[in-house]
Amino acid sequence: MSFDMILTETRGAVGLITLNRPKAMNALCDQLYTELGVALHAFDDDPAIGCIVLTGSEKAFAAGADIKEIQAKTFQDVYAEEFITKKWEEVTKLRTPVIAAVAGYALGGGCELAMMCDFILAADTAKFGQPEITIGTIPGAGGTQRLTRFVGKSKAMEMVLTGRMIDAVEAERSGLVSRIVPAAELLEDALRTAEKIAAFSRPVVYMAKEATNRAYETTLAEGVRFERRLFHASFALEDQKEGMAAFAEKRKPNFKNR
Ligand SMILES: CC(C)=CC(=O)SCCNC(=O)CCNC(=O)[C@H](O)C(C)(C)COP(=O)(O)OP(=O)(O)OC[C@H]1O[C@@H](n2cnc3c(N)ncnc32)[C@H](O)[C@@H]1OP(=O)(O)O
Repeated sequence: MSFDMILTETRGAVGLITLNRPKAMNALCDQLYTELGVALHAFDDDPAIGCIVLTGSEKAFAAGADIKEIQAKTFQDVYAEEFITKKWEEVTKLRTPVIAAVAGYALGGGCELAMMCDFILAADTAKFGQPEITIGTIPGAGGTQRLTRFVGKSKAMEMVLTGRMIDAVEAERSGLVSRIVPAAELLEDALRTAEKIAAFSRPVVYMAKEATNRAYETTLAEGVRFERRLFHASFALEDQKEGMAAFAEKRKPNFKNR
């Protein structure tokens, strides 16, 4: 498969997608999003792939929606084509975990894309923000909702109302990112983390992801019940028997993904 605005490669059991529109700070134009959706689903459908890393450049993970592409759109255009939701949320539909490895700017739709991934590893150069208010609009790819769930109402509200960017330290402190790593080590760290996940039992990883995501979508009681059912289901897997036997026998497990 060949793409113009993204690069894809496999590293063992990890699928790596690099946003590659350097002259426009990886602004998320329609073509880029279309290509990204195809690449994400191709990796998700590939049984050899156990985790995906999504990254950008040193300067920008992504500086948001392509302002020049969308500036002339009318209300009728964006309403009729259900602009944003239709293509932008593909990353949330995958079973395979997706790690966002963010260096430089993750602004507007770029911040929203990172938040749609399963977790965010940030370089010490990362900057996150929802600056849509400064260009006369509001976040449209989930920013007001996901950012609020990550960092709480007060900080999210301040960021959305002022467009203020936060650096990696503030992002980690407020729970937006899982860890900060030196920029030069970001990709290797993300790939190592992805390889670790990809080495676990695939169906158990899917269950863990599905159960954790449920925390965002339901009540505590419902979420706990859902988790319990998946936990029970894991006991039907050969990999659960193998994992626990390996622990008892003091050896490494040999997961078969079944
Ligand atoms: C999803 C929804 C609903 C909305 C959105 O995402 S709206 C977009 C939100 N994002 C922004 O408002 C950020 C816009 N970009 C910037 O503020 C700055 O570019 C910067 C802070 C990221 C970087 O500033 P810097 O001075 O280092 O670089 P520039 O000269 O400004 O940019 C280089 C080059 O990239 C083009 N660029 C940057 N961002 C975008 C964008 N979002 N859309 C389209 N093009 C973008 C910028 O115009 C410039 O191109 P030229 O050299 O051709 O002018």
